Amino acid sequence: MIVAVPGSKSVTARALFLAAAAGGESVLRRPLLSDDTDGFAAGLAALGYGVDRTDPDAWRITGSPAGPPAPAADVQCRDAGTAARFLPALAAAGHRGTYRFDASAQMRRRPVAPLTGALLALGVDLMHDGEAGRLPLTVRAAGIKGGDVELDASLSSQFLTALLMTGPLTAEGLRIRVTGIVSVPYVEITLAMMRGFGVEVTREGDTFVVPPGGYRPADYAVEPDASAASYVFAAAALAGRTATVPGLGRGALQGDLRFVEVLRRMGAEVEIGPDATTVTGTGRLAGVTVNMRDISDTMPTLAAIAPFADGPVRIEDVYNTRVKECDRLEACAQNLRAQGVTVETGPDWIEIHPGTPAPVEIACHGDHRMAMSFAVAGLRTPGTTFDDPSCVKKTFPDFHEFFARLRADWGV
Ligand SMILES: O=C(O)C1=C[C@@H](OP(=O)(O)O)[C@@H](O)[C@H](O)C1
Ligand SMILES: C=C(OP(=O)(O)O)C(=O)O
Repeated sequence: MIVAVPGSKSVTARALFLAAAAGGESVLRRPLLSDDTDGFAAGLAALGYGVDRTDPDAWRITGSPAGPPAPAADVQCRDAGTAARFLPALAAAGHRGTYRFDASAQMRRRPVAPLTGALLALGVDLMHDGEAGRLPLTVRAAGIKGGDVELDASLSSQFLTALLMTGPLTAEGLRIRVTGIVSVPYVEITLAMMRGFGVEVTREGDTFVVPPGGYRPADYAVEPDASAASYVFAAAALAGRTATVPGLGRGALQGDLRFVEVLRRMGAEVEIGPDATTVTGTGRLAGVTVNMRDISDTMPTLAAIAPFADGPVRIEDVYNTRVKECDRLEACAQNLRAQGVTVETGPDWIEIHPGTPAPVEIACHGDHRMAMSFAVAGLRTPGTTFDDPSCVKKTFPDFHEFFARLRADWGV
């Protein structure tokens, strides 16, 4: 069965940034329509960029290479790591204006200090209005000269993406020496998309060299969201059905498509074609030990279906899942234990033992991935409910309707 999923959150956010930074009009085809990307686009509009979303399938963005056209703005980044990390960096490269950035209670708790530290080191006038190293913060833009800067991106690759995308807007370009990094495939998305808007970043060992000179506008097609597709693939594997997700094939930008390799190791049949990926469940899921450092947004997907494997599932090297929409390692463990499943966790790992999960109300902690992951596992645990089903709006507003249709089509 062909199962289309919405556009990628990560690609939509980057395309919005790059289009705003480019001179002229860019078109974003099939962008993701969700709270994160709505907040990002609304943030750009508040900063004065031209944002025309009349056609939901073709957003038109009028860029401003000199920086935000508005002299002042209050930007609400909501619950989005992308907006909270990318937009202050974009604004900082402007040449005049005062911009304040705030976010949800959880996003206020999530780290931004390595990024704001790098911006301060580059001479940006930036003030944390509350707790040091967190949102809210205020940027007084006066242009960035550029040059050498060090960055620790071991808590979030979004710090590096923000600096990379800002590089071409500086007078001399940036040489970013990276002292630690996580979620590496997201940096590859950034570099590929910067190329799509006319900028070639080069690498010298652990240093990224970003040339000055700005971006050119583009007509950009957003690929489907690979993290969202993980729910479809996991459901196929669990229900013994076949799902083909179009638009995500061998050339896909997103590392999260590699989740299907985990399902393959667990016994599912997987075919990655030139422009689509197909997963067929075989009725069996084997236990597995897997390092998910590169694809940690799919950790909850795997954790939720793990009890149905015939051996332990151990997920390693995912410490950064503790600083996402919630502490995902503990939230997964808490929900699985509530279902009666045996679970152990460590600082950066979780191990889940085979079991028969009991139907409970899942504690979502406001985290879209908690709701979507346990909805998939609910295929085999009828009676599962959620304390906050609408939290899926962050990246997949009609997930529950979508999933109910999929179940009806599969007869499961
Ligand atoms: O750059 C991006 O679009 C993202 C990077 C990843 O975050 P970290 O780099 O913080 O792990 C990922 O979890 C997030 O959903 C989106
Ligand atoms: C971690 C996530 O989002 P972000 O960091 O972009 O808020 C996510 O979507 O799982």
